[in-house]
Amino acid sequence: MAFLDVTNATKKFGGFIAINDVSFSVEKGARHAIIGPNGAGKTTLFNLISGLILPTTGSIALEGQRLSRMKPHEIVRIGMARSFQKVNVFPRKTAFENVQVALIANRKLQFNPFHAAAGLFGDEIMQLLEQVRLGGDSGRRAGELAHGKQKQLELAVALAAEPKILLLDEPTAGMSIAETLSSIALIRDIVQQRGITLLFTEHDMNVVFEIASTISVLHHGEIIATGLPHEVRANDDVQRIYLGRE
Ligand SMILES: Nc1ncnc2c1ncn2[C@@H]1O[C@H](COP(=O)(O)OP(=O)(O)OP(=O)(O)O)[C@@H](O)[C@H]1O
Repeated sequence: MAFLDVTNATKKFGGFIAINDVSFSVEKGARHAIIGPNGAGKTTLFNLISGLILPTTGSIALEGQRLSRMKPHEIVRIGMARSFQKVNVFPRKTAFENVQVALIANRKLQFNPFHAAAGLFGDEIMQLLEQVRLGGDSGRRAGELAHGKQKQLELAVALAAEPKILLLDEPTAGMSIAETLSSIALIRDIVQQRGITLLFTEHDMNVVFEIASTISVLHHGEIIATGLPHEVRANDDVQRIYLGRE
């Protein structure tokens, strides 16, 4: 048993097989990247792992606990948090309030906007915002933050769940080069400091090779290679299919 085990997972949409008998494991503490061309099935695989959709067949387990029948919020409670390709924050709430809502939800408190103490979890929220370098933006509305900062806020929201494993779907999508560089450093520091296992998808190969300790390559819904970054880079199939070298 590894930390996260995906075993013979298949997902069909009607007659179309988006994920085809995929098996792979993520080791505790790994920074595991899933790469593959557009439409390879990366987001579908993430949706299966985080419980947004059910596999047609096969199973997914975190520390031996089968996730396939759990609801997404139950999966968060047992230690898995994720972010999405598109920014997913409450735009009219401040950065502070976005993290506060996440903490309230994760601690199972009733959220009553009329009675909620404005300062509830204040220290913890500021610590999380400072960790993602948003300490100075706590009072700004999320929708007014630059794209890179909105992604940092999403990270703080995900961290509010105190995850053991974090799933990031294209964490640097839409970022400028400067934002991408600082985001890579931030993600690496945070997962290392907090001992979080990371599973991520990414188009930008520079980002992949900067962060990943292990890489799996998805092609037409199948895993065609898994290994250390230098092994995957040298793999003939990967070079031919993914990097476009015949
Ligand atoms: N709900 C759905 N119904 C039908 N087909 C779907 C559905 N979701 C995804 N697909 C199809 O499954 C395939 C894999 O899509 P997916 O979004 O998982 O790929 P991806 O690797 O994440 O692509 P990208 O890199 O472009 O985000 C695509 O052909 C897509 O059209």
